[in-house]
This record gives sequence, C-alpha cells and structure tokens, in this order.
Amino acid sequence: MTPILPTIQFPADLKSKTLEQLQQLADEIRRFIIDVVSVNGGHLGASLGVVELTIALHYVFDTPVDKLVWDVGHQAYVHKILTGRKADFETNRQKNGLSGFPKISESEYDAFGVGHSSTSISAALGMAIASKLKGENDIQHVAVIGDASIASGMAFEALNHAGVTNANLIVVLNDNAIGIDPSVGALKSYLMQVKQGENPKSNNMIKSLNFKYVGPIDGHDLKALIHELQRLKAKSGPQFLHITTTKGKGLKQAEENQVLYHAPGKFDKITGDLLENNTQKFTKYQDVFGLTLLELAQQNPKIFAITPAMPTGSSLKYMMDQFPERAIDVGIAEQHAVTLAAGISLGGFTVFCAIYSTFLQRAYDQLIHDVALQSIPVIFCIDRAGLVGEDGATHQGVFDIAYLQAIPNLTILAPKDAVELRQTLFTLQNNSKPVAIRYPRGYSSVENWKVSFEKIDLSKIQLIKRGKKAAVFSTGTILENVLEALSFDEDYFAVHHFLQIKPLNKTEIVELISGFETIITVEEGVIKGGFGSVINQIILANNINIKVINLGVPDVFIEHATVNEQLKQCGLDVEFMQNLFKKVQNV
Ligand SMILES: Cc1ncc(C[n+]2csc(CCOP(=O)(O)OP(=O)(O)O)c2C)c(N)n1
Ligand SMILES: CC(=O)[C@@H](O)[C@H](O)COP(=O)(O)O
Ligand SMILES: [Mg+2]
Repeated sequence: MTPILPTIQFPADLKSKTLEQLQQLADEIRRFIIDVVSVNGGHLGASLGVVELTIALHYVFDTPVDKLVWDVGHQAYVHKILTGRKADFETNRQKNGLSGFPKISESEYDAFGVGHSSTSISAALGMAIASKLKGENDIQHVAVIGDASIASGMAFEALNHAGVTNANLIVVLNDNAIGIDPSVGALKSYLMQVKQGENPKSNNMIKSLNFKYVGPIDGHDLKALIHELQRLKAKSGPQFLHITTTKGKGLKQAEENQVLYHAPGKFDKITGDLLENNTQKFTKYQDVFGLTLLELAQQNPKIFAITPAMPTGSSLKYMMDQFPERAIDVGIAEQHAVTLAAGISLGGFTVFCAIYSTFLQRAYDQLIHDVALQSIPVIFCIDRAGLVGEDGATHQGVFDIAYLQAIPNLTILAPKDAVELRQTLFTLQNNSKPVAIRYPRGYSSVENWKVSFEKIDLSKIQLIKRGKKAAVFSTGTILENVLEALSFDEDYFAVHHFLQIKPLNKTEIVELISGFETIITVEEGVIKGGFGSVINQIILANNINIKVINLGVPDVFIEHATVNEQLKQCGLDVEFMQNLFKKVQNV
C-alpha cells in the first residue's frame, strides 16, 4: 500500500481522498504518534482516541475559516500533524519546538490557546457570536470537549448560555468515559444511560438546553462521523454531537491501562512497555504528600481529603483506595473543591485540599470569599508549584506565592525538602487557620523521607549556613540549588530558609538583615508580588540601606522546555547563581 501520510501537509490535502484512504491515514497517524511519543514523552491516550474524529473534522470543515477549538488540547496531536506541523512534531514539548497544546501564535489552525480544561464551549461560542455580528453566517464553530471536561462549571455555564443564542456552534462531546482518572459524578451515570439507550430522547438533558442533539455514534467510524458532521455543518444554531471513543485506541496497553497511558513517559513503541526512568531520584513529592496523608488518615479519623480530578497526579489515590468515604475526587471542579472543603471543615473535619498550583488559579474567589475571609482552616496542598517543564506556559505553578500573598488570614508554607513536607503535614493537623503548602513537580533528593512524625515550628526562619557579609533568603525546594551554588563559599554568605512565607515576622527580619551588606532573595515563583517583594517592602519600610537582589521567575510566560532549561531561563540554576554569588563576593 502506498503511504498516505506523506501526501498530507494541510487539511486541503484530505479533501480528495477516498474513505478507504482516510481510514488508512488514521492507522498511519496512530503509528506516527506512537513512534514520536514513545521517544519524546507527552500525552498519548487522548490523541490516539480522536484520530478518526480529527480527520473527519478537517475533511468536512474549512479550517481555519471554520473555527475548531479543542478543550484542554492534550488530544490535539492529530490536529497538529494535519495542519502543517507534521515535520516539526518530533520537537513536540521541547524547547523552541511545538507546544504540547494548541496555541494561537503557533498556527492559524489553532483557533484558541488551551491547556486548562472546559474553556472550549465558551471560546467557540464567543467566536460564533462575533461571526454572527459580522454577518458571517456560513462560518461554523466547533468545540471538541471530553466527558470529564464537560462536567466542569465553565462548560455548563457555556451550554446554558449557548442554548439561548442562535450562534453557529457545534459541540462535539468526545465521550471515552474517562478523564485522566475514571470520570466521576452524576453526569457520568447520565451519559452511561444515554449510551445504553436507557434515556428517552424526550428526557435528553442537552436537548432540554435547546441544542439539536445527535448521538451517541461510534467515534472510530469515519464514514458515520463524516456523514453526521456534513449534516451539522449545513445547519445553523447550537448543535451537539455525542460520540463514543476509546482512549488509547490502537495501542493495546494504552487501551487496557488508560490512566497510565494518559501521559506514559517513554515506552517501547512496539510492545508499549514503559521504559525505566534512569534519572529518577528517590520519591516524587506527590507521593511524599499522598503516602504521608494516608498515614495521618490511618491515625486520625477526622482527616478528609479532596482532589479535583487529579487522584493519580496528586497521589491522593492512596488515601482514596483505603478511605473512600474520607477521600474524594470531585472531577474537574476546582471552584467546587475549594468551597466544598470549607463546608466539610465547618462540619468538624480537618480538610486537606490537594490542587495543582496552576489549577488553583480557577478557584481564586473561592479561596478568598469562602475560605480566607471566614478563616476556615482548610489545608491547601499545592502540588506542581514552581516550574513544571514540558507542559509549559499553561501549566506553570509560578503564580501562587504572588496570588496567595495578597489574601489576609492565609498562611503560606514552602518546605525545603520531602522530610519537611512530611512534618509540615503532620504539624498542620490541628491547625486553626487556612494554610497553603506548596511543593514542586518531580522527585525529592532525600532518600529516607519516611521519618518518625515530629511537630515542627513552622514560622521559624531556619539558619542553614552561617556567613558574614551577604545573606540569601530562600524559600522552598530551590534551596537545594542555592546550597550547591554556594559550595565554593566558606563564610561570606549566610543562608536562611523560610518555610513560612506568610505571615513574616518583620522585627525578626529587620534584625536578621542588620549587619549584612547584601540580601539575595530566591524563590521558584514570579518575582513580581512574590516572597522577594515582601522582603523588599520590609527593607523599604524600615529605611534599611542595603543592596538587594531578587531571584525568581521573570515577568514573562515561561514556555515548554525541561525544568532545567526553564530554571536556566529564569536564572535559578546552579551555574547562574554561582556566578552571581561570586560576583557579589567579588571573586
Ligand atoms: C482546569 C483543569 N483542571 C484539571 C486539568 C487536568 N486535566 C487535563 S486532561 C484532564 C482529563 C480530561 O478528560 P476528558 O475531558 O474526558 O478528556 P480525555 O483525556 O478523556 O480525552 C484533566 C483532569 C486541566 N487541564 N484543567
Ligand atoms: C493536560 C493536563 O493538564 C494534564 O495531563 C497535565 O499535563 C498533568 O500534569 P502532570 O504530568 O504534572 O501530572
Ligand atoms: Mg474523557
């Protein structure tokens, strides 16, 4: 058989192909994605599940004039391959390479930038409303959204709005019955019923929101997909196509173990077997959190824990397996998770709410209005805080210190290592105020982190290294880089670790600073409004005449690359810091 993929650069190249050729193309694209992702890593299962859908969409619609908006965008590899980026696909998620998500600046075919979920219907509806206003009545606007993402508040808000418009919006629900972890909630059972034909058409929830509903149809049946999409294209107003697909389709292991193969890392492209990660250092921070919380929950029946859709990613799964009544996944619902935590806390439980730093951005009002304002002692376990690597700008956990800093009543903690994270979790069990603990993506370099529990003084500023002339004020795990960078120094630089970023004891800090010529603050978060900014304010308010250097993430979005490359870009790597320290010391 002559390969089809080499003949395809852009969607226009699809139009002349026969159904059989398009089916062959689907197989070739699957092979191509498996070949590249097995070597580079990245999101696998979601893209393998939408190969036929993506071909059908680009075959039927006239992109980029018709707008195609992917939800989350982790399933858009096929879309990238079909829209002029096949040759660059090997650079996916690498520095200066393709982004792992659709991005307006990368291609005119990427109608909307994504990474966080449940935005697609709002964005596509907005585009559809704009098209109507401009009299562009022939343009279609398609949002492709998964079954886990459509259960989120934003998606519901958009459906509710779309139903009272005459906008040319087509929502394609890609229902594979799983998110990263198994989908949860009542909507999941509803979709199940619809698929099993148990739900009478008159009782269709989507229809009752004024959408024309079609489905469910087999999302791997190219012929059926093309037929339905052609029909929908010719109609106007809000329409809804429900398709069913298999996440990981085409790679046996990915189909059978969908959670693991959501983003499996490197694997054998033939067998699908995962390859060992040789660079791995001891235990992931998420496991230090998840396994410690499990131990605490075994001892303390008052502990309750919540994750919005990341049981595996946050390692809350350990507690969920043993205590399903006290550890729950609420789905992609960060806002709900935060307010729910407040409610359960008021009911007398010690609530740990595990959220990635980047996703907590969604729940800022809930943090302020529902938790901090009422000083409800929820414990936020902020995972993936700092630079996250290949997911890039949409997923960086670099804003939390700055956005939490502004909230009264809230304590912010950033442990220096795995042991301190463990002891912090233990210490906080009887806490009476809201608190946020931030810890990074990736591995701890401490091997024996499972030490006996001990209460620690959270607010104590820790003297890590003595020095006479300059002081480094560091917070969080970036301390490791600071100490490595200072390996040359005997007693010029003092190093202090701030486990507690907020509140700070101003008098203690003023005393600490006195006697030094230079202060260098270091944090793995944005400089503007971060830890360093607060130290600067104290220095200014107290009229202290001292040289100050703030290290942190600069005022730009940090794109995809390895964490080490990103640290370098931000001047937080060992080499940069060492050169800086030497310059300060004048050696
Ligand atoms: C606001 C937000 N919360 C959490 C995530 C993490 N996340 C990425 S993909 C995903 C699951 C999406 O499931 P679904 O919509 O069903 O798509 P599928 O992966 O099954 O194709 C989650 C929870 C996110 N990207 N955005
Ligand atoms: C697309 C998405 O939002 C998630 O799949 C995310 O990439 C997970 O990140 P971690 O790999 O840090 O769990
Ligand atoms: Mg899904």
